Amino acid sequence: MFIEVGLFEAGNNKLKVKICGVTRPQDIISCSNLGIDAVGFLLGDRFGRYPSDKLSLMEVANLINLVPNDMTSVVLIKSVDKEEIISIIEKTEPNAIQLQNPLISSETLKFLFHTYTKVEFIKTIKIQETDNVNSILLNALPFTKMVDAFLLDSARGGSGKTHNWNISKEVVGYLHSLKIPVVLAGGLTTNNVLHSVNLVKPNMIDLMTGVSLERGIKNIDEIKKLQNILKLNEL
Ligand SMILES: O=C(O)c1ccccc1NCC(=O)[C@H](O)[C@H](O)COP(=O)(O)O
Repeated sequence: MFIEVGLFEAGNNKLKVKICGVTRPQDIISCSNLGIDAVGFLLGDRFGRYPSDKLSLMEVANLINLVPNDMTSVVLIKSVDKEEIISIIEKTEPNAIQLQNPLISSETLKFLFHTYTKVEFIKTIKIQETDNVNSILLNALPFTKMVDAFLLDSARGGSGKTHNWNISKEVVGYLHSLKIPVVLAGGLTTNNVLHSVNLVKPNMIDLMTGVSLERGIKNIDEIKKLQNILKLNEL
């Protein structure tokens, strides 16, 4: 049974926070206690060289069962295969799917978006050194009618590296004019979160390295600090 949480419901303008690369039940509970809006799970071997934060389908399904109703479960996938993605959705029943592979076709995404209406689809766009606002928008525009949000990340996901936030700022401005929410990711920490959010004005922020003790182990003190900073600044 899918539970509707709705990260990107219209009219809710409060900044949301997603913590990514969660692997442990206790970190899900701590995130929930700290009012985190979403937790992300990395599904499968294609997520780079660290075995400690990559999860099997069964592990993801078991962790999703522990996510409280008021928090959104997000499964990050690299697959672009329609049947494989359907199987992932059916077996793990996430609130949201984050599509990490730029090669996903608009036909596949359109089908998924219109079939799984209770699942939110977030399409990641990675901002490379050579990108500019136009190249990012050219990437995004074919998908605008089949996603719930775009996520703007640095060139290498989960690397702790930031990117040119001036590009993100412009892209967010344009996507907001189309009423499409945007998530900002890439190297966010308690040190730079205020500056990045005030500049880029995303709907949600996504942090991994900056709130981890090591891959797959979350730094709960740092997540607490993050939430305090956002609260103190009325974000
Ligand atoms: O997207 C990837 O390729 C990836 C590879 C290995 C680990 C994680 C990956 N993506 C996860 C994310 O989307 C991160 O949450 C996002 O890049 C932010 O990460 P960080 O810069 O470490 O805060």
